[in-house]
Amino acid sequence: MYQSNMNDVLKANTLTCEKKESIIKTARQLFYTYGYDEIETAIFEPYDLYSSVDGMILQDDMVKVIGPSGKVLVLRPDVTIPVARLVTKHVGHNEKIKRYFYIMDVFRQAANRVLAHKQIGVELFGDDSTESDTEVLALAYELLANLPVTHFTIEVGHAGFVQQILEETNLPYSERQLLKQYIQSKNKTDLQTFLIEHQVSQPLQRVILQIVDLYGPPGHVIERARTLSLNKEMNQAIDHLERMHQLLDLYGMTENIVFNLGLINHMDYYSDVIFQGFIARVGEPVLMGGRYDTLTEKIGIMIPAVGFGCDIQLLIDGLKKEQHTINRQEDIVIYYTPTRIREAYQLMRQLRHRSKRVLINHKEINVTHSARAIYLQEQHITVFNGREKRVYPNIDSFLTQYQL
Ligand SMILES: N[C@@H](Cc1c[nH]c[nH+]1)C(=O)O
Repeated sequence: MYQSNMNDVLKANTLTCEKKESIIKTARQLFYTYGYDEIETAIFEPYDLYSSVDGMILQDDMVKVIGPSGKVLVLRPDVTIPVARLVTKHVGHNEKIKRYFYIMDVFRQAANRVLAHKQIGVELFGDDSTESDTEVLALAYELLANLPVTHFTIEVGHAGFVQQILEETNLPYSERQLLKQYIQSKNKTDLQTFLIEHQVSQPLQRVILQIVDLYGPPGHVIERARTLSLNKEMNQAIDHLERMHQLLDLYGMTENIVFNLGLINHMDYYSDVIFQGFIARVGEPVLMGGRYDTLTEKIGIMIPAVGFGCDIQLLIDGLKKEQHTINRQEDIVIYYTPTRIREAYQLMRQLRHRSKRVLINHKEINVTHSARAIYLQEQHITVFNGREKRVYPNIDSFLTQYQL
């Protein structure tokens, strides 16, 4: 019993690794076709990078360590910030667009546990156009579409739209953060109590309560949002989203898109469009992203930037059950009588060079244990494939005649 449980644990572990690899392979291939290059940053980073800028990552969430010179370091708590820092340090204002992707671990701590999440993501620097926003959103869309998940949705919102409303309330920063949480959770009762308690004006209360319902098919949401818009900036945000939707149509990617103007990302650095990706069977966003033009200014020089990050473990959790058998080859097991040991090793090397999974069995000759086996006997070789059995005079004839 214990033995079989152990086996299940080991099998599940291997399977997770295979799924991770397969997701990474899909992502790499996709990012390549969009013209993105891979980038990597250090695991240990100066604590100051994160503590010096307001509203980035909560100090308590970061995993801190003391470096050799006594300096406080953190384990990379986010990827966007260090990638943006690297890029802003090495490019000028007027350089051409830079496109990067990454596969990196992110470390956070919560409830006295250190959590490491592998993230795949992209960042596009040096272009503030709607076309760039749409390119990154399309990439996120195609990534989810290329994975074996039953269903996915991408919710698109606008940080600037929500920000404008928050500013209209004139509440202090900490209260605005709270208000954001209420909008995000879409709990109208709590939201209303909060607005009344904080003496937000009646007309503004009405707008905020309706924002929560600005969710659904893009055309419909845009139409309703226009009736709620309070100023020029909010109108521009709506125009921007409308144009993105038109461009997404050119990509052929509108089907799984939902607009959600009450959408709020957990990172505070977004300035314009934001989005979150959801897949069936996973109760939280697997992907988050958006435009963060003001962040680059805080940590280097002002370069417009947009990107997204995707949590690989969450993706794995949502992969279809039938995906459990990832295209894995059956092992080929080579058996040999002692006099043919040299040829057995030679054959093993030849097959591995042809990318076959090959094991060599030195212990016992029991071909019935393997679905695919090659037995090097004194006078000939016998090849077993399931129920099929064929005999060849030598290795060369086998290699030329047999379709492996
Ligand atoms: N770094 C963000 C995702 C992101 C990448 N680029 C822009 N946003 C996160 O962890 O949620």
